[in-house]
Amino acid sequence: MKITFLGGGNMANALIGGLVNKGFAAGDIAVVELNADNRSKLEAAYGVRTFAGAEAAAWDCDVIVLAVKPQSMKEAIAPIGPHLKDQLVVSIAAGLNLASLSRWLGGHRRLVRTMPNTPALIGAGVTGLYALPEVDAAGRAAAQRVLEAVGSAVWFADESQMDAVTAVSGSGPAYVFLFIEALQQAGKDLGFDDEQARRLAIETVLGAAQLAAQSPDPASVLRERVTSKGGTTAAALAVMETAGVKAGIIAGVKAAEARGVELGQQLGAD
Ligand SMILES: NC(=O)C1=CN([C@@H]2O[C@H](COP(=O)(O)OP(=O)(O)OC[C@H]3O[C@@H](n4cnc5c(N)ncnc54)[C@H](OP(=O)(O)O)[C@@H]3O)[C@@H](O)[C@H]2O)C=CC1
Ligand SMILES: O=C(O)[C@@H]1CCC=N1
Repeated sequence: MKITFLGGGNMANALIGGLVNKGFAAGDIAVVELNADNRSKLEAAYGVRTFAGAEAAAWDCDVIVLAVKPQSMKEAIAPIGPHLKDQLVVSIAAGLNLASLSRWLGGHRRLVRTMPNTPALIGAGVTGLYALPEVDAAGRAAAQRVLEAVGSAVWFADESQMDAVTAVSGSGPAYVFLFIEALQQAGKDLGFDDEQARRLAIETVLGAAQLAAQSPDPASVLRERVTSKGGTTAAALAVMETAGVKAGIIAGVKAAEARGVELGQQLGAD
């Protein structure tokens, strides 16, 4: 399967890195990327072919992954239309709905909307996928194969759910990194050096995530097991509750979903 990425930025890097690390042939991956620095980095890091512009040879592939910012998408995909035959087009863009993409691609309907996340770089991503009804089983399998090379894949039957996927797992790593930053900072405030604070914070998050993944019990029960009555965790959680940590996370995720819907409406109006 030959794959061409349109856009070679952060997320394309994570996906390409994950694919190559998984043993996917670098020679079967091409990237159309405007930025010369990004092109050099991609070639050096993964041995993939790159194109500075959207020339015909770039679209001689089975799958095209649209990986530019939603705001750049309409302009960026304009040159692809004339080269489209039966390639499967897989978008990873937040907000943009498939009706807009199909219109901008001259009515192409072999379209899949996906939302991966950056842990794809180490094969630990999770991706939500939605396909237009015109995409056959082989097309769905091809999209799944690309995204499953870098983690797990979850299909959704309704495109409107993709904005929630974006808010929860697409943006989700940023919330976890923010938590790690805060835990590390607290450790440093309490006297650890950088390395001590980093190890304690990251290994705590890793261990807790693995425990949550492997345990039959919900996260709330696992949290209660850490929280001894009148102990240290209870003292921490009381302060966090007053500070609105949990409510803030829930409100933030809902704001992300709303922003996805808004982006889709604004950009789709074009
Ligand atoms: N970052 C993330 O965690 C995730 C991002 N996404 C989605 O992935 C997409 C890309 O995001 P991200 O990787 O963060 O963005 P980046 O800005 O890092 O990457 C986009 C790249 O595309 C290049 N580009 C812009 N216009 C064109 C064009 N016409 N032809 C070729 N290349 C072009 C940009 O170059 P230049 O910088 O010079 O403009 C840039 O290098 C977005 O749609 C986003 O919604 C989805 C899941 C997670
Ligand atoms: O912030 C964004 O818009 C993109 C989509 C999900 C993660 N990053």
